[in-house]
Amino acid sequence: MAEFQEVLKQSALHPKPAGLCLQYGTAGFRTNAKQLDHIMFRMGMLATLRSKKTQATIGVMVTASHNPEEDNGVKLVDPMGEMLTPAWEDYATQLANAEQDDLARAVKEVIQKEAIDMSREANVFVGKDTRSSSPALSQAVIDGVSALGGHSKDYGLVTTPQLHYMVWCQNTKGKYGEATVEGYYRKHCQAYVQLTKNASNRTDDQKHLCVDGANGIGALKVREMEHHLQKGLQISLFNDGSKGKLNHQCGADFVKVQQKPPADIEINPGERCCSFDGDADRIVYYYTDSDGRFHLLDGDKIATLISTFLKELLTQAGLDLNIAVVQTAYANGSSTLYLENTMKVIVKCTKTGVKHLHHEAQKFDIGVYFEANGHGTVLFSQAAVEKIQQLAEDANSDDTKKRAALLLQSTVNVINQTVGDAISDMLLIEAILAVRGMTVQQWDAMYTDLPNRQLKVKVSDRRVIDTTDAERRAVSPAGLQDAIDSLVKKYRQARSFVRPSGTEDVVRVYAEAETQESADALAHEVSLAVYRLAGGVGDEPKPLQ
Ligand SMILES: CC(=O)N[C@H]1[C@@H](OP(=O)(O)O)O[C@H](CO)[C@@H](O)[C@@H]1O
Ligand SMILES: [Mg+2]
Repeated sequence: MAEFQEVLKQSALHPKPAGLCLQYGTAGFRTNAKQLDHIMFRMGMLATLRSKKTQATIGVMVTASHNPEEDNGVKLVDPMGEMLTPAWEDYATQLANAEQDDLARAVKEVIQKEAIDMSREANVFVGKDTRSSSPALSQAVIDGVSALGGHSKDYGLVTTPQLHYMVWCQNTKGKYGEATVEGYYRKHCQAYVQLTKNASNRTDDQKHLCVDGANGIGALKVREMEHHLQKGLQISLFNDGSKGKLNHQCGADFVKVQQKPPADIEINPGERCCSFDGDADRIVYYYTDSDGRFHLLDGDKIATLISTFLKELLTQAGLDLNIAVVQTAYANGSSTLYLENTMKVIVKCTKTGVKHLHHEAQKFDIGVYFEANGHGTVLFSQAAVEKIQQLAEDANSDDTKKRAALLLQSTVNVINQTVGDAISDMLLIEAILAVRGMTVQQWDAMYTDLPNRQLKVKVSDRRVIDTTDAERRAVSPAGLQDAIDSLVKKYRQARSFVRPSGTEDVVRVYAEAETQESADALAHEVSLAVYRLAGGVGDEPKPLQ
């Protein structure tokens, strides 16, 4: 076949280092940028195959999110703007690891297994983050697309959620918006202006928000978007990439894991701040109080704020729609209790990784999903959107119902439903605080987080750890779960679990307990158990200072 001549010719320009083996992880491939050229080329080919198979546009995003600047990675976006279906992750791994002379066979195998008609057209949207390695790597993706005769459209510098949005808009023929960056700003900002228009007595102070752009793409895009907000939000942008290094001592992951504000940012006590991660698909909020104490409002607090707001509007609108919050094992125990017992909201727990949360959230009329690290969004079913629209247009509904329906309608429009989106989440959160006349302190006071600690342990092969029950219990290696259980018993309100990371070569340890000292001690003791029972390498974990 002629196209395989082209594959062989082109792929020789993007050779795979012999013996290198990489896995499609929690969110695609991710490693040092120097090892990724062939992966990008091959993912360009895979996206082309996926496009031919689904007869829809597919997205390829070049980014390594919150990881260091030296790293890079690639995420594939499926037709409705969601993550690549897990069924194709295996093909991704197979293509990525095929040795150079076996590549044409590996491609043919996917074509045969999926019965792909190669005469079909293929369209691939490509985007990249601000890493210095991204231009060359995204060119490799584009080369991979053309090697199999596909068409690519290069969106250049965009956030990951913007690329997801473009794919969704394209495949739904503009029903939800225009597949352009300007269209994205217009839709989300108009919805924000709609939501906040009756909260117009807000002072400039109340409208003020400090944004840490992680020295990445999110900073550029906030700048680009700002004028669409019609002064409805006053943003002070920090870590805008003009001097600092991407994700270094800043960004959502740093703030969440270190439980402190980014370095080099001056925050006044009480001031509302948020941090994006390196590809702007995560957001966390925080402030410091007058005693200098740091308060983090993470994905769990965000999910609580949003679901409470939506529940209240549904009640006012008299709409009978079910609403659920989807979390992972990393959700703070206090948030789960508050949502279930006080808010009476359905709460579900899934494995780590947005694809799992997204899938679960789709089962409800309204599914609010957030990872504790701030990655999340809200999904509205088609039926929910229609009911909201009917009510908003119903001439006979009373003022309260109508107001609630209109607010719900704007909420649907402000949210990027394809995937977690720092920018659109920020607009929704800011709008909710404005509509409710709520301060960040009042939001924080909804419930008090249990002190917690996350640690990493290096082991020789993290696959020896196998988990069950949405990753909350370890089934192997033998004795590890028993060890964790007896350590947890020593502390009050304690919980701990371990799981192999899907993005880094480490085992993650999580612990929470009544006090920070207990959470720290428990996390350390569990780390030691992992080190001893799961083949730890290097020095034994040391107690936290
Ligand atoms: C504890 C934690 O934050 N884990 C993150 C991290 O996955 P790991 O499999 O834990 O490495 O990266 C994922 C992709 O960004 C994200 O979905 C997930 O929540
Ligand atoms: Mg990210």
